[in-house]
Amino acid sequence: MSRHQYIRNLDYGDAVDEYEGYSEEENDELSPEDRALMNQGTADVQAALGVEISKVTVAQIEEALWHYYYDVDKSVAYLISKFVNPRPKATKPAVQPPNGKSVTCAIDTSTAGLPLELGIPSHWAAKYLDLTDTGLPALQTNSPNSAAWRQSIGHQSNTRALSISTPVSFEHGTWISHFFQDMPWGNIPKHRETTFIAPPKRRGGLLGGSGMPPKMSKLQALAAARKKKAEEKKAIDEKAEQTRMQVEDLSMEHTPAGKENVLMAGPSNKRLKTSESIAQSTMPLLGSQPTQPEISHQSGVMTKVPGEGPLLGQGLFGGRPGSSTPDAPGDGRKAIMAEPSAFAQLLCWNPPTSRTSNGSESDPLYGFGCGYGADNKGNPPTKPLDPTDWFDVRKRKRDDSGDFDEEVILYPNLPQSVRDTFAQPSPDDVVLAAQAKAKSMKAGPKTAAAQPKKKGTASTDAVTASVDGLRISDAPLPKSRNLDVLSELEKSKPKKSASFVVVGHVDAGKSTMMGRLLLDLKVVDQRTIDKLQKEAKTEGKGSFGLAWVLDQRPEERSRGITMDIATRRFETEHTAFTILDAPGHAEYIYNMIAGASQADFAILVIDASIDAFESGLKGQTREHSLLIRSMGVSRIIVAINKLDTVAWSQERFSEIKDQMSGFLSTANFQHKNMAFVPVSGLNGDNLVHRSRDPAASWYTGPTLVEELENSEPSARALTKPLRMTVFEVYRTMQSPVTVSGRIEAGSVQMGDALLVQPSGQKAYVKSILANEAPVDWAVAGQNVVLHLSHIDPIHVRDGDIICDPAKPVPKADTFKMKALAFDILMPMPVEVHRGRLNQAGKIETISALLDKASGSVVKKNPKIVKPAMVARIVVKLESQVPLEPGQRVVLRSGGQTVAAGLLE
Ligand SMILES: Nc1nc2c(ncn2[C@@H]2O[C@H](COP(=O)(O)OP(=O)(O)OP(=O)(O)O)[C@@H](O)[C@H]2O)c(=O)[nH]1
Repeated sequence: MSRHQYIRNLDYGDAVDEYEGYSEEENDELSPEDRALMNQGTADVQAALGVEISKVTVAQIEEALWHYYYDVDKSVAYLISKFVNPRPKATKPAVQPPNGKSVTCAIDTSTAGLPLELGIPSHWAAKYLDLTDTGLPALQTNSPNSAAWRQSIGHQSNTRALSISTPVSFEHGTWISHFFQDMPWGNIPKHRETTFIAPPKRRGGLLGGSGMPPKMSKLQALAAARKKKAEEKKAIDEKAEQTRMQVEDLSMEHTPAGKENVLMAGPSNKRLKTSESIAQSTMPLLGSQPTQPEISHQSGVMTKVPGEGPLLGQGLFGGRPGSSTPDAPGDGRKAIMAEPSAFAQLLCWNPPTSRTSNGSESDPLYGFGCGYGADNKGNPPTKPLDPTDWFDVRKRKRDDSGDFDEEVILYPNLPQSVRDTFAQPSPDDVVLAAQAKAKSMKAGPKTAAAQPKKKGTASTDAVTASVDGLRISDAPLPKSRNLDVLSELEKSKPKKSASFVVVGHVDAGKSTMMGRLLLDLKVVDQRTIDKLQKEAKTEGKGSFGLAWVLDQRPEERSRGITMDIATRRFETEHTAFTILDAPGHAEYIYNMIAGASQADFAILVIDASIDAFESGLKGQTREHSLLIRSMGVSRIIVAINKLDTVAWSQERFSEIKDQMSGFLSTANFQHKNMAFVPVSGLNGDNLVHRSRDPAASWYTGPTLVEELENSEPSARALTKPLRMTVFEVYRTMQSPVTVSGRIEAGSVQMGDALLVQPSGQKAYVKSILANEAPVDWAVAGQNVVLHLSHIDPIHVRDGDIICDPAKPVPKADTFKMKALAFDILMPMPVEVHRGRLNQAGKIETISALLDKASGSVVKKNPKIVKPAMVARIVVKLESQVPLEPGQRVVLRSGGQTVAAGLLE
């Protein structure tokens, strides 16, 4: 068996035994077993290479063997393609028949031999190459024999045409499909092959939520308004700066003497200095002066050309380019000008102190006078403006002491539409005023009165106060009843609650079984099932009607698979159960991990039909079992399903039971924590009611529900600080931030302050739902829905941890863990899964190999960790996440689970 196959087929128990006592060697990184395999492999490769051995060094052979886990054929194929007959880079393959066609290849057996030349393992060559008419001896299926075969035919130049009589894919001299045929995961039926689907939108949670995007909060609206304002201001500043540059280009300092270099600045015809306000210099750009002379720009000199049109003729602030006035100069040319926008008119307005046409100073209070003395039609004023040119807006404002002040703002006599626009308080003003009001109310009249009134800074202070008092919600904090939750729990003696995850290979019948269970327990009525079955039939998925009780998404229904965890509740006499139906498809394993992280125990569903159990054992039956165990689930009920398809064969049941109990005990499940129930999920046999099928009469043990009742939920960490992993965030009528999840430790009650990590934002518990009913408090082990207040939805995401603000879960981007390796581990990129949280990271260092039983260090700083070994590793994440010792994480790489374990 190759090292690769050996690792894949590794039995955990054996592996641990085998690797125990692994000694540390000073100068050789290989273990004695590896060294022996390496020496044997090197000799085999050298024999296989024959005369070509001179082209390859021992180091290269060893490297190839190490890389290919001592697979001699693969190593030889690699060495030939790399060093003996390196393929010219851009050459196209000589033969590229499509899959499924016979092909004839000319093979030169004089050098490397047939299987090597083809780059395929000899056992495949032996199986699929038709050598009958070639006169060549038959090929054997192992590598030494393939070398012997080459020797037996001699290294003569002997080019032959060979017929390959099996469907193959032949590309670049490498066989693709059959090369991987012994690997079950390569053997996915066409209709089950992975297709990309968009990341699923979260369902509305346990209570159902809306798929609509959440409404903007006040804070978001305020932030958006501010951002918009800042962008507008930036655009204006940029334009003003551009203009200033243009004006500076036209510097008068370089003006040759004798030329009249004038920039007309309003009716005063006063020469402007470039140092004067930008607004002044840009004034003509507003197109408000029909008689403005055009400036010609010659050799950096700006000159007035009498009788010409306005300077640029285009309003800086929204004037329409190219529009001309009817009263343009009568020289036959049209003055190009535009009407100023409302904003420009307002911006360039001089307050009363400078509203005469003689160009007096602007009022510093308002700060944006720009010499504008024109009327709103763009004509320059020729006389002092009339008081009717102005109107005032009076605003009542609270000052620092809480008294009302009246602020009078004068606006120029702009068109009514402009006046209307600016006469109303802006949305920002409304929000700021409300916040200021809330703050002053909270501070109380005494505090407000105690504040000294600072004249002249009132408006600034008001804004500062408003910003200081910025809150997500002006609503009062939820009231806490300050209950002693543990004694309340003691008093109430609630029904036992437990969650179980339903796992197993794809199509094992998990969802169907849970649909049937809910029907038989009367949680779902027959009419609903009939309706679902009818719908399923219409969509050509007739057998999935029961599964659709849990698989509710359109993609799940159209593909006939579960994609995300589906939760449903039911109660038996003693226990309130939460079902976590996990996807079986390898593509959605991260959702299965999230489900398993919430479970007290598991139902492992196995398809008993012919071949299905066997392929499941190589697939998700195996992976899910290992995962749930590493995630702390110790009780497992194995539902051997679809026994109706094997006529309720007791033999088949026993065969599967024996194999599974062996495997599960190597995966560290104790026999007392395993149960096996023969069922038919489709027909409901032995789920809630005992099977009535006479063929199933041999089984007299408990039904699935009875086994569930017999399962003790894991111990609850009631006295520890609150920890709840957010399973889903959604919006409800009660709160825009509603979270569902399982309380892992501690307790929570209405009115409690909480901390959300990693955002570090505080929130308050407005109300709680447990088992779909409103409650005042909840404790570890319960699946709950919390309606939060005083927090913005942007600060809460799936996978976050809600904790006690006094004892928060720390954040970190590096952690040390004790990992059980499922595959070879080395410093490499990994995905870290903790509950709903997925985070990219890498194994940074492997500090030590540990003894599986005692946890003591067996070897320091190993280069790799082999499957089934336990090691202490350091993982670095891309960003900080809430992490603390005792949490269980799963590491995945390249679509495979490579390790799982506990944070230290
Ligand atoms: N004959 C028979 N068919 C069953 C039984 N249970 C499930 N099936 C069929 O098996 C197919 C797959 O069932 P599902 O319930 O979707 O399987 P699943 O394990 O939930 O699938 P994933 O969640 O996608 O992994 C459906 O066609 C079911 O009708 C059973 O007890 N007997």
